[in-house]
Amino acid sequence: MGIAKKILVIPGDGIGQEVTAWGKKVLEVIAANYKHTFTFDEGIMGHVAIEATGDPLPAETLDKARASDAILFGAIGHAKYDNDPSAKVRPEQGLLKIRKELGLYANLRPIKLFDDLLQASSIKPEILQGADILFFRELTGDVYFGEKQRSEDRATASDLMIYHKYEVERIARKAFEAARTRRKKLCSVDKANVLEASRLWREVVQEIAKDYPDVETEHMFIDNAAMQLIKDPKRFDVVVTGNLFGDILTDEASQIAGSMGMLASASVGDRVGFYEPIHGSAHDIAGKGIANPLASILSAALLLDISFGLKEESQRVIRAVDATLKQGYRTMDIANKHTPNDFLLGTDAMGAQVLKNLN
Ligand SMILES: NC(=O)c1ccc[n+]([C@@H]2O[C@H](COP(=O)([O-])OP(=O)(O)OC[C@H]3O[C@@H](n4cnc5c(N)ncnc54)[C@H](O)[C@@H]3O)[C@@H](O)[C@H]2O)c1
Ligand SMILES: CC(C)[C@H](C(=O)O)[C@@H](O)C(=O)O
Ligand SMILES: [Mg+2]
Repeated sequence: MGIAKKILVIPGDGIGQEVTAWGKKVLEVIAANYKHTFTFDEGIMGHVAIEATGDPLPAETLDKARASDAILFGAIGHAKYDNDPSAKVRPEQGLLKIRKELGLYANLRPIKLFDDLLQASSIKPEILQGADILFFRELTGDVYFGEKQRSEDRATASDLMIYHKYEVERIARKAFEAARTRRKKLCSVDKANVLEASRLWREVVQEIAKDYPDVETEHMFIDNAAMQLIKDPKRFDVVVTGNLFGDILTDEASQIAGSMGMLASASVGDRVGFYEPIHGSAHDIAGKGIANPLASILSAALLLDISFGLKEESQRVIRAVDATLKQGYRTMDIANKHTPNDFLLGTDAMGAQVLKNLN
């Protein structure tokens, strides 16, 4: 018996529009093949929403999100705002608000290299082989949501880095639980040698660790973690960290998986799950039809697994991506000088190839 679910698709801006179409198509094919009924609705967010309504997260989109069983999101952002720090209304506010409103406090960012992409990374293959990391990035606290101030003369600005005990506790528990199902190692990353918010973070993680004696826990400063990640990625299993450090470390970690275009994520918390590539709207390649759709397709795989409990279907999607890479197909971000021209594909051809491998 198939299941019936409502999925909200929010393509957003730039390459978000281009790649999310393929995440959605994959969900449609899975529904057809496994006799599930997925009903899709669409919402606007980011620059496109500002243009249409003046609001980066219109109430209608938030209502639709609340009424759905899962959300597939693309990316937001526009060069216009990046180059205008004084803009009061910005696409990113939409994304931050939906994360907060939906209580999406845990952002899971799995870093796993597909075998055939060993040569795609700028890191040496022998360092990469076997790396498999699961990041838990706290998503609704930290300096992102602390009070922001700007002095009247505009010459001084501050963003408050703030964490409450309960916020650290709930993300830490999720990370420890995940570590139990993996290699039983957890690394908590902070800056407790300098920051009070990090000292609270470390205290709480130390406390929670007592409930997980079977998990080997270590604490690492963010600067060291940034270095160790590239020096020896295999030493990490589960990493738990705050919002800002997690944002930065996972972009860095995308190189372990070959490209930003390969990294999917799942944001979970109080209720509905939200699935998105970790990348942004990529102004430099938007509109050219060359963005890698695999991060969106792999986000769809996470959605099937985490929100719908459809493990076989999720694995089917991952196998189709693996098969596509094994056949030698590459988008430009994961290609190298040995990739024959016929195998260098744009977004749509790459997405279509994955669909073929799903059937
Ligand atoms: N979750 C999000 O929606 C999100 C995440 C990051 C950045 N942004 C926004 O996106 C805009 C651009 O930011 P940025 O350039 O710093 O980061 P970005 O992630 O958009 O791009 C960084 C680099 O990675 C490449 N890249 C990203 N995704 C790719 C893909 N699927 N295929 C191939 N190459 C890919 C880009 O071409 C670029 O060179 C900004 O406005 C930023 O605020 C949004
Ligand atoms: C666009 C921005 C608000 C966002 C973040 O910093 O969380 C992005 O970089 C991400 O990683 O999803
Ligand atoms: Mg980011």
